[in-house]
Amino acid sequence: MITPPTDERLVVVDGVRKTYMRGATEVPVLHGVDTHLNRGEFVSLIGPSGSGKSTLLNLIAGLDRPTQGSITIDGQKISHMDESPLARWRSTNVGFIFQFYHLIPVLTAYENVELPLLLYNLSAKRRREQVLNALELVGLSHRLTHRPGHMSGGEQQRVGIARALVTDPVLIVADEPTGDLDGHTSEEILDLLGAVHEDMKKTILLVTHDPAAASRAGRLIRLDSGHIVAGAANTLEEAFPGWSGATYESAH
Ligand SMILES: Nc1ncnc2c1ncn2[C@@H]1O[C@H](COP(=O)(O)OP(=O)(O)OP(=O)(O)O)[C@@H](O)[C@H]1O
Repeated sequence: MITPPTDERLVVVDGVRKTYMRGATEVPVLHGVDTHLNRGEFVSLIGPSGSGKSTLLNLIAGLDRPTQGSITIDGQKISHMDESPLARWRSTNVGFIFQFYHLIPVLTAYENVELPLLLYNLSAKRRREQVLNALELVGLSHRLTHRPGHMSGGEQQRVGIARALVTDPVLIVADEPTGDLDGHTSEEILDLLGAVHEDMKKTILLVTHDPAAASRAGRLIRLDSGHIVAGAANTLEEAFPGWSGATYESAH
């Protein structure tokens, strides 16, 4: 596929194949994926269990490299970077939100959010401003000294979102961010992600099984057995038959 060099495209995935090795056995997972994310887009990556969603998310976030093909983010071909420049690139360009939060239990909310900034050469004052700002954005200014074990799941995920935002990354990736939360708390977290997209103009890639979460995105990318599902079948109604939630308007 020839990808037009348009600045509108923040993420370009071109002919990506991913094969894992299980012992001596090859496990092909992605079979030539071509896709993109526009700047400022909120995209949901959906598909059956085992279809390769987390694999693709991890490749786009620079946590792993494709077996074949290329991934370009904001003009940088990350698929061909060596491990240590890739780690540096990741820490400045991508904010991660995980299903089980991945907070450090012995650190306070403030310290968890501060962690990614310790890699930067910032003054203590500037660092403090950024941490307080991120925690305020997620509505947790009153929980600065709480440790994860003393916070609810929803509060912990808010800390996770503040940590993802604190470095002001170009791309936010979220892998099942509401998978461990009850319905009401999920809605609150999805509202917060929506605000991160609308108000902060962040580009978000959200992996989810949940149609209510997927419906918050402007566009769906649907995977099936390591292939992108094309065109008309790429809708909430097709992906989640019988789902009767909010009306989904495709932004293709
Ligand atoms: N590190 C690995 N080594 C070997 N196989 C792997 C590895 N990571 C993932 N796989 C396999 O790749 C396939 C796709 O996994 P992946 O986690 O990307 O799917 P998914 O669509 O995110 O699934 P789910 O919705 O269940 O999380 C699965 O068959 C999985 O077992």
